Amino acid sequence: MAKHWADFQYEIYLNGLTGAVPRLPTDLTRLEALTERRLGPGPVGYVAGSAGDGSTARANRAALERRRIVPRMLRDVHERDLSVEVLGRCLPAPLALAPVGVLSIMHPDAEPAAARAAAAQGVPYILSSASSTPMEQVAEAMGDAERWFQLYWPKDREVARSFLNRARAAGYTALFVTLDTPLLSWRPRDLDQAYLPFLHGVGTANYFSDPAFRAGLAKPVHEDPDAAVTHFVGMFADPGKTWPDLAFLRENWDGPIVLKGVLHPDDARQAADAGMDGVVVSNHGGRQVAGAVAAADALPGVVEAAGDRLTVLFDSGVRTGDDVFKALALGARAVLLGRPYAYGLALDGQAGVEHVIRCLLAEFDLTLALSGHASPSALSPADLVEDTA
Ligand SMILES: Cc1cc2nc3c(=O)[nH]c(=O)nc-3n(C[C@H](O)[C@H](O)[C@H](O)COP(=O)(O)O)c2cc1C
Ligand SMILES: CCCCC(=O)C(=O)O
Repeated sequence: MAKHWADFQYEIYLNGLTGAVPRLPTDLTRLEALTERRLGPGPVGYVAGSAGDGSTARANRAALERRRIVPRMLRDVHERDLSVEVLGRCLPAPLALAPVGVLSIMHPDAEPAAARAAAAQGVPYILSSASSTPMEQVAEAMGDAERWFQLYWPKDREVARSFLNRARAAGYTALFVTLDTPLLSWRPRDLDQAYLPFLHGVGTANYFSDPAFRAGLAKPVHEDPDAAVTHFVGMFADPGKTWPDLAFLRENWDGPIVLKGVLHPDDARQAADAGMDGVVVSNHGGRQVAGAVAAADALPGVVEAAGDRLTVLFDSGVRTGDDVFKALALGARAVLLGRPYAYGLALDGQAGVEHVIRCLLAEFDLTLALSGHASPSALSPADLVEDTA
C-alpha cells in the first residue's frame, strides 16, 4: 500500500492529546508574514520580494485561486497512490524542492538542512548553482537520496563544463537549466535597501570552490575577495545565449536536461527540438519579468505544445495542496515548491522544511481524495472551472 501523506493530519491531532501543537502554522500562506518578523529587512526583502511592483507574483496566486475544483462523490478513494514518474524516476509524490539560492541568509544551516529535509521525506532536492554551500557538501548531507542540479549557465565555458563534471561526480542525476535570469530584474525591495547577497559573498560557494573559476583570478579568493566577487558577477550569466547553444549542454551532460522558465508554447517546441527532456513552466515566482503572464495561465499552452515529447513541471505561486491539484489538473506532471520551504527553513531549520513538505502533501492528498480521485494521473482540466466573476 502506498504511503498516505494525509496521515500527518491524524498525527497532529494525536500529538494534541499530550498538549502539543505544531510549531509552525499548517496554513502555509501564513509563513511569509512570520518570516517578515523573524529576519532582517535585507534577507526577508530578498526572499519575499519580486520584480517591479509585484504584479507577476500576485498574478501567479490569482491565476491559481481563480481556478476552482469541482469535486466528485462516491468514487472509492480509500486507497490512494500519489507517486508519479518524473524523468525516469518514481517519486513518492508530485513534488520537488525548487532551486533557491543563498539560503544561508535565511538560516545558518542553509542548503544542507533543506536537502536533508527533502531526503527525509523522499522528495527530490534541486540544488541551486547560487547555493551558499558547495554542491559536494550538499550531496554528502543527502546520502543516496535523489538530487538534481540547477545550472546558472556561466559565461565561461570551462566553468560551465567544470560545474557539470562536479555535479555528475557528486551524484546529481538531472540538470535544470534556468533560462529566465540572463540579467537580474528590477527588484525595488532590494534596490531600496541596496541589498544584494552576492556582493556580500553569499551564493558564491560553487564558484569560489571551482578550479576553473579560480584559474581566472589573479590572486586566491581569500587574498582578494572583492576581485573574486567581481569575477563572479561578470561570469554569472550570459544574455548573449541562444537556442543553438544548448548543444553544448547536451554534449556535456548525459542525463535528463530540463529547461526552467519556459512560458511560451513555441519555446517548449524548441526545447523538444533541441533534445531537451523537460521544461518547468515558471516565471521565477514573479521575480524576473514584471507584468509577465501568470505561470498557471501559461501552463495549458505549454502542455499542449509539449505533447509526449517533454515532461512538463510547474512552479510559481504554489502555496497549498489545492494549488498542487490545480497545476496537475492543468497538465503538469509535478510541481516545484519555492518560497514556502525557504520560510520553513528560516523559521525552524530542517524541521521547518519537513513541516512544509508534510503539510503541503497531506493537504494535497486530502484534496485529491475529497474531490474523488485516487492518484495524480486521474486529474484533467475537466476537474476545474474558471471563476470569471
Ligand atoms: C530567494 C529565492 C532564490 C531563488 N534562487 C533561484 C536559483 O538560484 N535558481 C533558480 O533557478 N531559481 C531560483 N529561484 C526561483 C525558484 O526556483 C522558483 O522558480 C520560485 O521560487 C517559484 O515561485 P514561488 O516562490 O512563488 O513558489 C529563487 C527564488 C527565491 C524566492
Ligand atoms: C540573479 C538571481 C539569482 C538568484 C535567483 O534566482 C533569485 O533571486 O531569484
